[in-house]
Amino acid sequence: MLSVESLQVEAYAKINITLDVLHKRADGYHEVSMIMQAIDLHDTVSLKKQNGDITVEANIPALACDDSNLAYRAARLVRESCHITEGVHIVLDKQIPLAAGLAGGSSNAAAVLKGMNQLWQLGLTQAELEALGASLGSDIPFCLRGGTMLATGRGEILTPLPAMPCCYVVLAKPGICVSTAQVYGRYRSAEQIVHPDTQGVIAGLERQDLPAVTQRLCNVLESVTVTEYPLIDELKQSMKRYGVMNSLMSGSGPTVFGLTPDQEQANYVADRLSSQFKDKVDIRVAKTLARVE
Ligand SMILES: C[C@@](CO)(OP(=O)(O)O)[C@H](O)COP(=O)(O)OP(=O)(O)OC[C@H]1O[C@@H](n2ccc(N)nc2=O)[C@H](O)[C@@H]1O
Ligand SMILES: Nc1ncnc2c1ncn2[C@@H]1O[C@H](COP(=O)(O)OP(=O)(O)O)[C@@H](O)[C@H]1O
Repeated sequence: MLSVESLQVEAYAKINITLDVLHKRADGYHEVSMIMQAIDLHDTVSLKKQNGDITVEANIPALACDDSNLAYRAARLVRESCHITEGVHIVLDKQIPLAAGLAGGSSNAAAVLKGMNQLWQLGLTQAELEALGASLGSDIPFCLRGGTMLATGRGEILTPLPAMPCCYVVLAKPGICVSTAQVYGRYRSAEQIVHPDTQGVIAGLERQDLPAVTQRLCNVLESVTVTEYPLIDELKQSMKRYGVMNSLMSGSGPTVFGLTPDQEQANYVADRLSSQFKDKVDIRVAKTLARVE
């Protein structure tokens, strides 16, 4: 059999339909309960076997390609745990905005784990890939699965949910940087914080009732970021005014997304946001993505 020397993997972004923080754990992480959804916005990760070491290059100069890059770290982990002696050259064609709450880095790591498993025919099972992924980052197991999932624990325990009814996702990423660790660190449970109705969303997914799902978009981490960056709330309100069903901040932010079943409406909202916020905000339109088996 001819051995394959290189391949490409698409690395999809995610949004959080709900995000609840239950409590802080002894290991420093927070116990969460969140509904995660893959979207078709993606980076392309190319892998090529090479003699020597692991090397990474990317189309964005701002992204470090050394051993802080999650793609590099995923390759090193597979190499060490599977005793691979060859190296790999990784090219990241980044389309997912950086540090956005869209799991861009995590999806790259997931793509490297999957890709190296295929390239070297390692025979790692889905559960083994997810365990390797979880050791690098809480969102990586989800990125290895995609579709619509309930994520619990620190985000790595996944329960498949009925697929989200297909809809368009308007994404607005303000030019501000937030650190996931800082956002979790600043989160304080308080009586006035509205928590997601996770079971209500799941019931809506079971009935394929998009309004029941969108009415219940809720992310407790907004209580941290909106206070510091009022632009996040301005984006949410503008999206609703221009006609999305509802809007929310994804993950630890700062990206805001709005959902609509209508592609023309999504493009209209994106155009209006671009005129209103100009270069202060990076605007995209994507689509929800069902799980690929
Ligand atoms: C908030 C979420 C929601 O999907 O996404 P992003 O905003 O990063 O996309 C995730 O929970 C982010 O997951 P991920 O980005 O993989 O985080 P990790 O690398 O595991 O952790 C980064 C840091 O965030 C904090 N952290 C993360 C997850 C968690 N359940 N509790 C935490 O307290 C910890 O301080 C940790 O050191
Ligand atoms: N391959 C990668 N792509 C994007 N970001 C990366 C990558 N590797 C490491 N990072 C770092 O991970 C951090 C989180 O980025 P990212 O995963 O895109 O966002 P988030 O965790 O908010 O969804 C950023 O500070 C970024 O520099």
